[in-house]
Amino acid sequence: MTGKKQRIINCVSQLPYKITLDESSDEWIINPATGNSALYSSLEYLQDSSKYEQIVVGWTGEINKKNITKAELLKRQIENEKLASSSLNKNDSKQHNHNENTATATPGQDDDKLYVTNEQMDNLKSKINKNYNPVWLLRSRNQSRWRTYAENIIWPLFHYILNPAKEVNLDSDGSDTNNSWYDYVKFNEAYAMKIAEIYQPGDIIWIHDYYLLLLPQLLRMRFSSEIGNNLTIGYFHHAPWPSYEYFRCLPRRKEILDGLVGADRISFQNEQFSRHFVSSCKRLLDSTSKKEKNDIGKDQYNVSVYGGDLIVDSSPIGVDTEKIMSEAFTPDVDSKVDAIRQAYQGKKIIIGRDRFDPVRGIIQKLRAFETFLAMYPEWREQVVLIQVSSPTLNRDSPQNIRLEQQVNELVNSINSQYGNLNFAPVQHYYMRIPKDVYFSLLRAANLRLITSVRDGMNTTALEYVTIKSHDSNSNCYGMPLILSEFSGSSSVLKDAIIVNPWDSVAVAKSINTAFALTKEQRDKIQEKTWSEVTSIKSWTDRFLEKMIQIGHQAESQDRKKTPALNRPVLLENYKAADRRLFLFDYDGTLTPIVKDPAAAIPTARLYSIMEKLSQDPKNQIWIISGRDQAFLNKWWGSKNKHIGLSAEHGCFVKDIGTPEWVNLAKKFDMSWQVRVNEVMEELTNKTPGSFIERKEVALTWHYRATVPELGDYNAAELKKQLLEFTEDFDLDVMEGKKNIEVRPKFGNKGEIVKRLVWHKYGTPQDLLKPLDQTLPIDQMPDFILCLGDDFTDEDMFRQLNSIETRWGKEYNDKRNKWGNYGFYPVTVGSAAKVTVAKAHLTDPQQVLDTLGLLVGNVSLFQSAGTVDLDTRGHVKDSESSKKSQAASVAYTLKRTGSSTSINKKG
Ligand SMILES: O=P(O)(O)OC[C@H]1O[C@H](O[C@H]2O[C@H](CO)[C@@H](O)[C@H](O)[C@H]2O)[C@H](O)[C@@H](O)[C@@H]1O
Ligand SMILES: [Mg+2]
Repeated sequence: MTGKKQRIINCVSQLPYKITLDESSDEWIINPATGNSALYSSLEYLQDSSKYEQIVVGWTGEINKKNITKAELLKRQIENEKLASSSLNKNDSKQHNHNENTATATPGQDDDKLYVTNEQMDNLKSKINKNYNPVWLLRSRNQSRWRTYAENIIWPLFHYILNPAKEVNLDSDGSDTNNSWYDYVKFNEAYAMKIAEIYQPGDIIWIHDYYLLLLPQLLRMRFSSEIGNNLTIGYFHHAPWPSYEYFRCLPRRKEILDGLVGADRISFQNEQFSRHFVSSCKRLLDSTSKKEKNDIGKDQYNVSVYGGDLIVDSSPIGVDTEKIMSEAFTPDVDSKVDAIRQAYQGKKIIIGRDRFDPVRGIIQKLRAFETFLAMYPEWREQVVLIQVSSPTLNRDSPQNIRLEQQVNELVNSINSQYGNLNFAPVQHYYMRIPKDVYFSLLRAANLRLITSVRDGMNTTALEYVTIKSHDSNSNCYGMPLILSEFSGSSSVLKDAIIVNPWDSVAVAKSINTAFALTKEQRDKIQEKTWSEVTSIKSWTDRFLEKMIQIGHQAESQDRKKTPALNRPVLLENYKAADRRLFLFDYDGTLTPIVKDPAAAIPTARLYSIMEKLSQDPKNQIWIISGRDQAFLNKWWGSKNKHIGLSAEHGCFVKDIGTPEWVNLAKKFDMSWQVRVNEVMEELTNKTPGSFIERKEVALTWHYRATVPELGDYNAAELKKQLLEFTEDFDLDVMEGKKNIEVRPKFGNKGEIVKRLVWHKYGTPQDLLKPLDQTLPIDQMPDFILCLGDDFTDEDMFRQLNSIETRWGKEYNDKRNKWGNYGFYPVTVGSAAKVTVAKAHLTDPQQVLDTLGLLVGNVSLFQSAGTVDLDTRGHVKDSESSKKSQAASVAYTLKRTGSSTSINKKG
């Protein structure tokens, strides 16, 4: 490749470091993080790439502290306390946002609290790879809180565990879960902020794994619509994606899908996971999908989320085969292999190495081994199982403590039954081991046994096959692998010995079979499995090549994605405005689409929100619908006098505060109705389940309840027949949502909107009077939220866009602080819907959440939106942000003894 390198913004849940702050020297100690080796080697590979320029964004992880004496700590605390309290207005400290209540940054309150100055932040940045951008989340005493939702709610469920891995104490209102969800949203928002700082047009954003499920959509919200539309976002899911029956148990299932479908491509470890994901989208988001085979013969779905476009596929991750080979075959590892062989001379060695958690199937492995020794007495004292279990961060969770007890019991039982004073057939090591020891175990193994009951890939299987591909003086080549069918790697290593870990007899038999394989048989299997291992380089290249292709396709097709409505900005603008106009479509916007039009009635929640909105004297509310007067009167006119109504797509209007309807179609000849009715009746007779809705002016033929293919076919037929004569009557034949509607051309929803905007705000309407387009801008609305789902609502959006353009010329100096006039034309539906609206909300549920946000019924984080964070990870301008900044200043002063080094950042 010549010229400029393609920039990749690679987002990982944590930078590949373990970071410690040595408080006595103020120095950072940086060590490589453990785990995630495949992902981290992909980062390493990209770092040296000649084709790509990689920018990594990741959380610092929990920052450890080291080496400060108690006396020094106390001294610092006292001094810092004095400085911090003098830097703050004490009265402010009472105004705590409840979401920030754990975020106090006043030094001295807690030994565990971490203080990081701006200089230290800069210092860290200079010590790590220059392209690595830390996401700072310093606002908590408990740094692990950022993991809670991902690790205790999402992770277990994605591994088919319905009980949370860590028991949480729920208040009666579920506030613990709410708090951890809030943290999860904030975690994702912190990334969106950081990316917004570094993004350049043309960048590809690559997001990894379940900590960042909301990030794709948050990014589209964070950027202006022009940039937001053109972002190219890929997401790779490293964990399993469960079947819909499990996924649906997640309380925030819909928010999570909404977050994720902001990506252009979502990729999984295997086809099964991608199928599960597509099925969840179908059931929860009402998406449709088209399956095809991609260029490597794998299933690829073109998913239409509310009619949108998104690619869902699978691209199983690989391992850094070259690095593994170079690290596993060194003289040092050679001698370790010899030592292991020596220790178990004459015995077959089975190696197990897993994270110590319930899904890795350690219990199943021990049971199978026990069964093996019981079934095949000839192997007793001839085989050793060396099981290394690495502790997880959840080591002290009740589940893991229980697991530890069970494992210990099983190990003791096997060793007492089949061992003797000189030999224990199970050697269990509950510890982390260094890489060279791990490699020496893999090399020494006669068999590798992986019995996980659920995992995304299990790259250790790939590492084993890699190591066994090399012949060496330690007879390492081609020793077999027994692999659980529930491990993600079983869909890649199809030629390994695949077992059901729950069937201990079958696993026992497989162990026996594996030991009985001849060298020729083993070599053959090895040749095949080795050919199935992907290197991390080709995995990375393949993923990115496809993303580049997606980016180009988007450009060439001029495919625009409508960004999600930026609700925090909407809220701010709403609060700042004095003359607010709300223009709501009804069906599909305020209520979900249902089979029977008569059943689409307002919910109590909708009434209560509309009541609150309409009681605010700064608000004018209008429902502009295709429904007739009778329907709108029954459900709105008779319930809330403060709402203006427009029926039949602008044919009738009822002003706010009056029961009278004005008929704008009065002068129109209605003789066409007879003919249209005849044609519609004829098609109704041919289409069981269809019916005609007869309104005062318009006629609507509904076919939602018909056999879909017949309904679609006859709808096309009806349209064809109608178009043969409706032109003569100046009629529009419109395709709605499973309906065909005929109405006069003269008016539309856009005409009503025009009238409502060019009108002295808050005064009664005289609908028969011509428009006064000389009105000064400060007599017209300064905030307009217009929501609609249908094609007919595009007239409203178009009208608002054209008024905005006109005002841009005439009132350029009257823009608000966001540089516009407070117009929000918002379509209800997918991001990819063809629309002239500036933003989208996915469905009526989101509409209600958004309106709820304006009237204070829903808090921002429940609704999920972007908020601004400072560089330290606090909500910008919040109490905790100020405190943290003050604490940082205090700490800097204390350290330097001068005010000159205070960095103004943050
Ligand atoms: O402008 P709107 O307020 O969105 O009204 C448009 C049409 O909505 C109704 O039909 C649609 O919604 C029904 C209820 O969910 C559904 O059963 C039907 O299939 C949809 O087409 C209404 O019946 C029409 O009169 C409106 O013109
Ligand atoms: Mg509608």
